Amino acid sequence: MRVALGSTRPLVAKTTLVGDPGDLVSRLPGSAPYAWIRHGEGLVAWGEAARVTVPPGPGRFEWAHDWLSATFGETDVEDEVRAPGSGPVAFGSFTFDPASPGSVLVVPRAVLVRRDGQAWLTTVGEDLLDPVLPFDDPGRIRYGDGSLTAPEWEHAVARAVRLIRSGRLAKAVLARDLTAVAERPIDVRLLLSRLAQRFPECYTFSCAGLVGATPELLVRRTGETIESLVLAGTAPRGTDASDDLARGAALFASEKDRQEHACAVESVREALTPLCSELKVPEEPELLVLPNVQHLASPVTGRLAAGASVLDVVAAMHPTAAVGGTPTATALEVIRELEGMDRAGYAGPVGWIDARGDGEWGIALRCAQITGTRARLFAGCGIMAGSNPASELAEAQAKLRVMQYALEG
Ligand SMILES: C=C(O[C@@H]1C=C(C(=O)O)C=C[C@H]1O)C(=O)O
Repeated sequence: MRVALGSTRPLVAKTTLVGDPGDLVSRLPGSAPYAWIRHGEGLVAWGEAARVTVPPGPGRFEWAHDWLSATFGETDVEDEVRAPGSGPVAFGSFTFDPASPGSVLVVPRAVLVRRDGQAWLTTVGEDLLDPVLPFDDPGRIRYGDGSLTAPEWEHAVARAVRLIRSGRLAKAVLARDLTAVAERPIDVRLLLSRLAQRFPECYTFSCAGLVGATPELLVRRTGETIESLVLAGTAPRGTDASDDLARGAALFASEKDRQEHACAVESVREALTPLCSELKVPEEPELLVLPNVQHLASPVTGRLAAGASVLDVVAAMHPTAAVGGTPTATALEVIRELEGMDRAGYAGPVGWIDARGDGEWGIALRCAQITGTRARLFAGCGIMAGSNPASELAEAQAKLRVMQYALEG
């Protein structure tokens, strides 16, 4: 496959070790930043050496795989680091629904990485210096309903509960969107900076205007090893330490949440089993406590049997029952029927991949799509037979607050 890179010469990617870059977000020049940051480490990137819109359809991950092979294959690499994330890297965001347009892959012109006490910079093509300008404040934010008002969404949840009780499916994850309009253009770097500071445990990401801080790692591939963090089952944070513990304990003991979690874990086990020679799935979940909510969490690890890239693993896993439901096909029908919106990149895979096939991909949650002065915020909840529409609405509001905080500070 030939790929038009806007140049007849092959691209040249150069990776060199650099001194401690300090705060990664503060190194981003103004426009179109890319990011994947957790606990201050990770990748930030800017510029576009190559970019493609992935055509929608069931074969989109294979198409993306071919494009990446061709693009990386045509790149001359000088890499003194040779670690995951060195050499040329592509960032990507895939829409939740394979039929929706808008999935993109971008090979940035510059990628700055900090990991395990080392830092390096990869430049692809021309090594232009970009000035780092101060962050812009978006000013006052006005919110509006997305496709459904809060009462309409509660009504959709009640309909999903009826479908589940009728036996059509076991779980469906329903989401809602909220619109936001700012006085001035939204500077994605400011959102990244706030998110990375307030949610260090989460993956703060940015790719093609989709910005958020997700706690859910779909998959990390480091050589043969893969890791995933499955989340499902949510409780609010308490008002003080003992209330917090009590709510965490109640979540842990809740039959409804444990079943909701089990659906998500099973979907991951099913997707990974054919790819792995070894797979470890914990028998019991643990609690993941975040500043706004707490979740049931299952860290899964595995060893890949054959040379699947991180994107091959993403293709096999998406959509897990943490964002789709059980059984998957029925849940997707119900989601299309009841949500009344296109999820776009929300709940889709977002992350990065290098030329070796290593990389990290999250599920795009606690996020917003940013366009100029506008943002579209998303949040959803797993609906089970025992779900209560008002509590699910409160849970969705708590999840939406992540991006409201990012916009308002
Ligand atoms: C769907 C979202 O989150 C997912 C749903 C959860 C739940 O219903 O308990 C928990 C974590 C995520 O897997 C979201 O944040 O929008």
